[in-house]
Amino acid sequence: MATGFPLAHAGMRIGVLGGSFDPAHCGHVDISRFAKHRFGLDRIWWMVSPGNPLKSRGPAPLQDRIAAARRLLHDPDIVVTDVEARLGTRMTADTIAELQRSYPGVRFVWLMGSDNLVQFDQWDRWRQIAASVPIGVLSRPGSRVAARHAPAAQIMRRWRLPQFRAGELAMCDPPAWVLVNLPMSPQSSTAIRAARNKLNPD
Ligand SMILES: Nc1ncnc2c1ncn2[C@@H]1O[C@H](COP(=O)(O)OP(=O)(O)OP(=O)(O)O)[C@@H](O)[C@H]1O
Ligand SMILES: O=C(O)c1ccc[n+]([C@@H]2O[C@H](COP(=O)([O-])O)[C@@H](O)[C@H]2O)c1
Repeated sequence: MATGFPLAHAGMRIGVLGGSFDPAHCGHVDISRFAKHRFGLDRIWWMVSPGNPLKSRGPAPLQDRIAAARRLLHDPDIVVTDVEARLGTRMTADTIAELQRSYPGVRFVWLMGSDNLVQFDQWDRWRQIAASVPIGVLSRPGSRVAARHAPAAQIMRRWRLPQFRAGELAMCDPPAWVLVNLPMSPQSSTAIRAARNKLNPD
């Protein structure tokens, strides 16, 4: 594995939380810890994306977002990585395929907040993503109910695991997904950016 790629060996279960992390916040930490425990994962990778393909506004520079995320974290099981930029992929379907090719034998689980499940059917090749990796969805204020009724959730409903089987997710062959409830965190990067802009209008 080339320098700069996070280490992982065959058999490891790795939860990948892709995001803009603009900036990272305690909500990311909370859902990562919860996901690690609940889905029986060895590590969580915060995969800081060069940019969300569905968002028109570009985020802060990648290295600044990575540095801020590392400053926030004090947990050796959560790894901040720019692996998506290193792989040169932008769309999650390509990123997952490249990760699985680059790390044979590693069991990846895609993690996302319930807000992302609501619009998951708009992602590029979302059915391919669902067919290639188990998905753990973490409830988020304002989208938990909508997520349950989202188009992608409806289409994938027969592959949904009940919450009590969440611990099996990483070992399930995809498609497999679960929506788990957790003590919800209202934190969001949008709110943090808005507060900063108020303090520093220039
Ligand atoms: N408070 C939260 N509860 C549950 N999931 C969250 C929470 N904050 C972020 N996530 C999830 O973490 C992933 C990365 O989130 P992201 O970096 O976009 O932060 P964000 O707070 O959603 O940012 P923004 O407000 O700019 O959309 C996404 O899957 C998102 O749904
Ligand atoms: O591949 C897509 O079409 C796609 C569309 C929207 C979001 N994503 C990914 O979802 C993750 C969360 O995005 P964001 O902007 O909510 O932080 C991040 O890894 C994005 O690259 C991916």
